[in-house]
Amino acid sequence: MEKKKVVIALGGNALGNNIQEQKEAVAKTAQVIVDLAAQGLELVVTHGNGPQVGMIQKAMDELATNYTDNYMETPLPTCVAMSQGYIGIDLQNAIKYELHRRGMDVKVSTILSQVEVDKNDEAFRNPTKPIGRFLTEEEAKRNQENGIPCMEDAGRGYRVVVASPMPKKIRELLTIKTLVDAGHIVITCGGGGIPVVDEDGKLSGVNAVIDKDNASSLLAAELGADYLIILTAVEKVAINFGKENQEWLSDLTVDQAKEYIAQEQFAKGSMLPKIEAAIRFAESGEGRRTLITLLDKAAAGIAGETGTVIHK
Ligand SMILES: Nc1ncnc2c1ncn2[C@@H]1O[C@H](COP(=O)(O)OP(=O)(O)O)[C@@H](O)[C@H]1O
Ligand SMILES: NC(=O)OP(=O)(O)O
Repeated sequence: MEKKKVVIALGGNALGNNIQEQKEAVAKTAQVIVDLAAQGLELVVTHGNGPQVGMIQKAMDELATNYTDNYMETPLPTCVAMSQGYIGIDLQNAIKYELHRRGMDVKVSTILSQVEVDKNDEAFRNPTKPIGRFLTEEEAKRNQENGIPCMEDAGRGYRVVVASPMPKKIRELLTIKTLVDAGHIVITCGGGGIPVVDEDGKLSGVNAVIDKDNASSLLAAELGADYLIILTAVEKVAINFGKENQEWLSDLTVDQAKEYIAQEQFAKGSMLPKIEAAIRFAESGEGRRTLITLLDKAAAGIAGETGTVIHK
């Protein structure tokens, strides 16, 4: 029997706020991933980088200002590449250790990946992707005055926002496919992929952070996956989120989801891209389903006991 293929997207906010927290978080994440591998699923793991990419950019800017005379801003695609490296390797080692502990012989690989975007994507004129830490209203105001756009992020405070164009093509798709077919658990498309444009065969990075849920949806569709699992900070998707009449959803059809989007039920830069990613995946082929839930609930969600499932 053919193995079921699953793309698991891990939220950037679930990776901790510093190197030590990340090590602890990935150890827990690895247990969930290896539980799924033990069920005989083919796994591809993607991850967010919102908090991390903002932190890297700030750190690089401070380094550049303090330690060189030739100050040069570190481009966002370079920061995304750095985030793919250090998050990927921590995840890879944690998964490998968990497999080893359970006596399972499965290979794990991290693939740095570049994702093409359209340089005319209107997202470049309308930044919506929150990065870095949460800010107070005063800090956000000061940033705005200095030309750094900020937005309120789903009732949790303010954050810097950057352009988040739609992913069009995953450049390393063939490599990823080859490794999955060879039985590897593949970690890839971290932080949505390094955003690039292709100009006559020359790839150049562009200043953006692709939404990892959108990149994961494209990856899942291109790999012909059966399931996209988006693990985040809520057990279920809600309508009237955070209000008195909040209602948790267990099952959502594409048509219902589109209706709720029209009613602006899902916050931009947080839940909206997840729902849009789920819709695109469902529409990319028969029987394709997305589960949105907490990391701890992944197995229960797959068993149909919790989470929100989005399907045609
Ligand atoms: N309608 C909604 N239902 C559930 N959560 C929502 C909704 N709208 C906004 N959210 C927020 O979206 C968050 C998930 O988005 P985000 O933090 O960006 O995800 P990630 O885990 O990928 O970093 C939830 O923790 C919640 O605060
Ligand atoms: N790149 C990205 O989507 O990161 P988050 O999931 O952390 O927002």
